[in-house]
Amino acid sequence: MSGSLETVALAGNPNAGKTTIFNALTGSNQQVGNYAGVTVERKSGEFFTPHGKKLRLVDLPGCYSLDGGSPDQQIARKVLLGELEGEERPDLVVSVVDGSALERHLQLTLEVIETGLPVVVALNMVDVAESTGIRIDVQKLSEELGVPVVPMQANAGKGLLDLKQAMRHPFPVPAKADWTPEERQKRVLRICETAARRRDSYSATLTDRVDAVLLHPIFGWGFFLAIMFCLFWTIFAIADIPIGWIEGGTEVVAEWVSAKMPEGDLRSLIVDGVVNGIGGGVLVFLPQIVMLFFLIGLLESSGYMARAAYLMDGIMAKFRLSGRSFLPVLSSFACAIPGVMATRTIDSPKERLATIFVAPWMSCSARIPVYLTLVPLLFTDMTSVQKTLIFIGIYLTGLITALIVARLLRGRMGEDKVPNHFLLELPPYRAPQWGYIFRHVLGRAGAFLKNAGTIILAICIILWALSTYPKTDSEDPAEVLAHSAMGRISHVVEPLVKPLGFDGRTGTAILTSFAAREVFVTSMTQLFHVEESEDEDETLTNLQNTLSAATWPNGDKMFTLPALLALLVFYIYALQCLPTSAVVAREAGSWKWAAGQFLFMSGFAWVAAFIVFQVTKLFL
Ligand SMILES: Nc1nc2c(ncn2[C@@H]2O[C@H](COP(=O)(O)OP(=O)(O)OP(=O)(O)O)[C@@H](O)[C@H]2O)c(=O)[nH]1
Ligand SMILES: [Mg+2]
Repeated sequence: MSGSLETVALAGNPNAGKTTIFNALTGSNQQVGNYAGVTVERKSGEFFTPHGKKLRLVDLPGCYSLDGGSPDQQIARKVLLGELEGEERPDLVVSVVDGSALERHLQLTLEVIETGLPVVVALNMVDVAESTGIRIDVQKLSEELGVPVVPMQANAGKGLLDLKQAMRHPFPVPAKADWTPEERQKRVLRICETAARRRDSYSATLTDRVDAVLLHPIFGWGFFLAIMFCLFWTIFAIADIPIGWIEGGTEVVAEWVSAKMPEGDLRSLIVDGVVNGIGGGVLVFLPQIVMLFFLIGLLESSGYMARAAYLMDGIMAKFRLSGRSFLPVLSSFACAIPGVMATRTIDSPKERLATIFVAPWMSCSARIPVYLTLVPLLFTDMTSVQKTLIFIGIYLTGLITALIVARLLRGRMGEDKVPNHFLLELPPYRAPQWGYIFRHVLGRAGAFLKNAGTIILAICIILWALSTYPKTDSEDPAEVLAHSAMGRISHVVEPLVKPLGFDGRTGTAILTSFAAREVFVTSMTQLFHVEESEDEDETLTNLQNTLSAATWPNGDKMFTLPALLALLVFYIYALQCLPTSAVVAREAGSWKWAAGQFLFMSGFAWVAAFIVFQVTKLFL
């Protein structure tokens, strides 16, 4: 018991629907996804029984057996045996099983029953079982197992009330048993024979037929690449419309403030520092980020992500990683933090460390604003298709480097004692859980806005102050900036970034984005002193115009193709995210590891940008 509340734990194989039940009972919005290993931490919430009794519910990561190897799976065992610090042993366990895969799932149910805790079986996914021609005799199953069995379809909210009822009347606990895995297996087979029947005429399911194409060695890859292309293309093609609104809105607000306030520092702070910093530098990127999360949610929820991992398994193996590393790597494209957390599903500690080390090289959503600002400067008059291809190139650069470094790292780490058998289950295709996806995307957008309203706002104000003070009498914006603190910093930074093709101002913008990458655009806007235009040219295009017109003191063009490429490469490789380092330190269990990763990645970024600039300069 925790406090005075009785605790119920949800245990079961991965992808059985535990979190779906958890969300339905507690009204939470924990992550669900149609692949194994979504939940990697225990989460708790509260709910009421029909009689008004308050209970505490704990959602556990999925596991195949109570003596599983990877860190997320050990949590389940520890909680059920009462060995986890800070978590008392639950009073009741709900064993969640997938009714369409009883033979696999009941193994764990038997193990859970053997722990001697009262158990209720949630026989989930009865809809899937039905559609694949499996009939389950709930009464018989309950008799054989000696615990209550409740048929459910959690994603449709069916069976929740019955589950609550059953929790009130668990059967008396059977005598403690200790079976060998073989004995358990035999028993499961016998139970399935008596309690479950498959229609004789078993025909290939829709999932089987679709998989024949999507997992095909040639068509499968073709489809995968097509999906990736569509993903990025949509981000460019559709997001333009809402971006226009945000840019327009920012301008209206800026003009309104300018008209209402007398000229002076305060007006400059609000217009240049806050409105344009947040609106033009951060908010304009919201539509693209929302879109990306929505599309990824769709792929996860439908079951396609697990197929992508399956396809990638062979490639990952060449780099001494398994398909298990693919999902963490994939989540890192949204944000490295959940990606690093998701490595908990990897059994092998060495593979896990290698994956943690390279995960931040996936281009996360915080880099999108930087790319969106720089890519259009590369060539004039690009179509969305060309931009999409460049974007894919940027993402691939990060991914391929990560794989190579992981390979080298694994080579140095030596052999692993833990055999890492890749046990990726392919879930059936499912209709996306729209409600969940929308809530998830809203949550992401909310987090992004909160970030914009707090940390980034603070940085914008600091940046504004640094570029405004100390003041001079000069009217020339360039002189004002040179005299300001920012101008002086940029003077100091210049020698460090000159070999990469940047001047001190770009160097300072890079420096500020070590606080948060999104700040880059705002910093550049202030450092290159983009005038708020009178005509309808928006801030972003304006920044792009200014940058493409910027010159060195001797009149040479500043943002040449080599310099832009070097800048892009720097942002692909640099680890500019303190929260990621903190999570890495926690997950890898050492600050040294996190610090080493930071130094290595930033050093790598500098060297890579240096090489790109110096080499491309020779040819372009
Ligand atoms: N058809 C059907 N789908 C379901 C049912 N319950 C859950 N799902 C889907 O099954 C998938 C997995 O659900 P989750 O709740 O994330 O599973 P989990 O057991 O928490 O998985 P892990 O966290 O990986 O251990 C999701 O796509 C759900 O929408 C059900 O009764 N029927
Ligand atoms: Mg879960």
